[in-house]
Amino acid sequence: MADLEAVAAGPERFAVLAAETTARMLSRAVSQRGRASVGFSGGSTVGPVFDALVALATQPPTADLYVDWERVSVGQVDERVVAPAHPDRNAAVLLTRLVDALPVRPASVALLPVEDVEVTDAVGGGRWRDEARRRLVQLAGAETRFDVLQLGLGPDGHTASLVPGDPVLDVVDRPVALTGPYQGHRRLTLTYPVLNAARARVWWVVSGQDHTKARALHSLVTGDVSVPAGRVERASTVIVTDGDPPGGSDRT
Ligand SMILES: O=C(O)[C@H](O)[C@@H](O)[C@H](O)[C@H](O)COP(=O)(O)O
Repeated sequence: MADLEAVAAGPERFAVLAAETTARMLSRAVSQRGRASVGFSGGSTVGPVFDALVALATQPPTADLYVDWERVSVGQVDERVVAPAHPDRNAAVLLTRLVDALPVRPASVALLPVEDVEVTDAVGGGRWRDEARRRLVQLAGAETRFDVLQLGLGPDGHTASLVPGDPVLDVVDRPVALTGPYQGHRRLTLTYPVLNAARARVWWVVSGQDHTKARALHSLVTGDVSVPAGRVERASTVIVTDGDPPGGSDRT
């Protein structure tokens, strides 16, 4: 099994290391294909890394870290089914702390269409389903194959909104699925086929002083398929953490 790489930085350097790791992936994709597509997760970890990506873009670029953001398409890994102004909406942080601060073209941004979800919709979809596919194709082509997907990790081992026990874990015939309620909201999430088809994946994992994610991180690193994160493709995958290297190589 191709193994994933783990890099670790102390809490003070985590955001910069995560940003550099991601920028390197995007820079490589643009160099190779002339364009790049990236999907970002939500949660509390991403904001500081978005800030570090913006800071990186304002510094004199070293070749391997330079990202031509005008050639980058930006999408979401998952989104809560809430109103646009709701504080739990992932898109708000993505737009204000990354997209609006970089020369990303507006036509190159496609959010998950949570506004099209009806209360009665099932996992399989409603009118949001076709719109979600259309937006993914716009971002990542007919194969909905992203160049880079940024993933987070929950203490229960979830990633994206692929949460333990939810039927979305078994959806393999479409790129987006609708979860049941989780922490108060239903969510639209990319499914395993899209996560695993991406040309590269980068995990941003902050476990904090209390190591709340240590167990989930161990499951991820060891490929423990009993947790959702353990089922994600490991090749072309880098885990960036704020703590001790989770049983892997480390470079800080
Ligand atoms: O919408 C979401 O909730 C995220 O996509 C989710 O997968 C997140 O990345 C992890 O739960 C980590 O969240 P934190 O960064 O807040 O720890």
